[in-house]
Amino acid sequence: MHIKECIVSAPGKAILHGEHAVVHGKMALAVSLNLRTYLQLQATFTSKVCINLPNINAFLSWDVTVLNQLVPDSEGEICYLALDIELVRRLRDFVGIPNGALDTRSMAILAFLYIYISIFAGSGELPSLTVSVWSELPTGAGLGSSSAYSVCLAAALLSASGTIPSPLSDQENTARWGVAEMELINRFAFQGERIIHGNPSGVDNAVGTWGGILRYHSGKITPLSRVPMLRILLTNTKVPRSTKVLVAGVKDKMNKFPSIINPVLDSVDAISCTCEQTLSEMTSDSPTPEHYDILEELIDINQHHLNVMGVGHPALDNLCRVTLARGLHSKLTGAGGGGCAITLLRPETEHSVVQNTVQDLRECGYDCWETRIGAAGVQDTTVLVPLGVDDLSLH
Ligand SMILES: Nc1ncnc2c1ncn2[C@@H]1O[C@H](COP(=O)(O)OP(=O)(O)OP(=O)(O)O)[C@@H](O)[C@H]1O
Ligand SMILES: C[C@@](O)(CCO)CC(=O)[O-]
Ligand SMILES: [Mg+2]
Repeated sequence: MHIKECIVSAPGKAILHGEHAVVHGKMALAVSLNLRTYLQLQATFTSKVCINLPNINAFLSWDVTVLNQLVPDSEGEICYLALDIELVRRLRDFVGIPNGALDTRSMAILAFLYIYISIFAGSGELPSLTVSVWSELPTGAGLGSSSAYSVCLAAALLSASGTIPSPLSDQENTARWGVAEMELINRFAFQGERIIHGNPSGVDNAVGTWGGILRYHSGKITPLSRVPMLRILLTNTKVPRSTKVLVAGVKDKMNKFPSIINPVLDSVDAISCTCEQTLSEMTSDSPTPEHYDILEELIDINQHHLNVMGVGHPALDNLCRVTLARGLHSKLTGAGGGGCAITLLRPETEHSVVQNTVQDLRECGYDCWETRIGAAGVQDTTVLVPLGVDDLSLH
């Protein structure tokens, strides 16, 4: 079977407001980051499927003939609107992953095999290929590493199978797909997120696919076309955590104390709405110090709410204290429980204040850097060879 080789990339994300609440039907505001995951897909004649995941130190291969036995009997197309639980079970047995195992390698391998088999099941024959993934994103830190990974897998495998055509090139030698192809990529990526997360809202894979700044509400994606250029400091506390465990923890709290937790989620929804409204006012009028005062207060209130939901961490509390001592406001971003936080920088925030804050945070043992938001969504970067991808094909 002939397959098309490609190199694709997708961005990570930061959630401004609405993490966790968005899983329960509330609104979230999310932005793409200038940190990306890259995937190189090579056709081979070895009758093997190989996956190289250097970020998580996983290098595996399987015989295509063995994988063929896992393809569901119907041989029809697997529905990409819902997760095929029976296929997930079969893949778990095949790779030897016990039910409930949450380790990094198991989740990444399951997501790859699931998307690979579901995309090629209908073609009657699984192809032999090598997939190598390399990322600028920290893994499992709240910046959407799982969604960037799932979006890359979906885009590359759909493109290799010919299910989506080659995208059109722009002047920057990158290429983006049309709306119908992006929707398909997003749907398959969502299945990858379901395997890694358990019960994702879909906001992360939407940002990985579409890029930019998005409003996300119950599956409805609305790109915000006019937003002020926000300056954001990203800090990684380096405290490891699992999105799946944290999302399940919030659900447990909701079940235990619905009358206490539901109003908190409603309040987070109102914070996201107020933030959206403020951002829109900042673009129609000029941004004023009062607008930034509101954005800062929303950040503080939401951080308290996230602590109430049980997804805070002492390292995040410390980070908020350290930045506030310099007059800057922070909240966790993503699933919390450690991982990353965002700090809003005001236009008038002096360079020395930023430098000193970064220094303070680094002294706490955290990684800290200023980021650019609103990067492009999934792209075919076959014509550009990103740093590091050459090395991956050596494994
Ligand atoms: N570069 C990568 N290579 C292989 N697997 C990856 C890579 N990046 C992420 N993953 C998979 O995604 C998992 C991390 O997902 P998780 O959702 O817990 O964190 P995150 O996506 O970084 O944070 P958040 O969901 O809060 O934004 C890893 O355990 C691994 O299975
Ligand atoms: C915690 C969460 O809201 C955001 C993770 O980046 C989970 C999700 O929306 O799937
Ligand atoms: Mg994730």
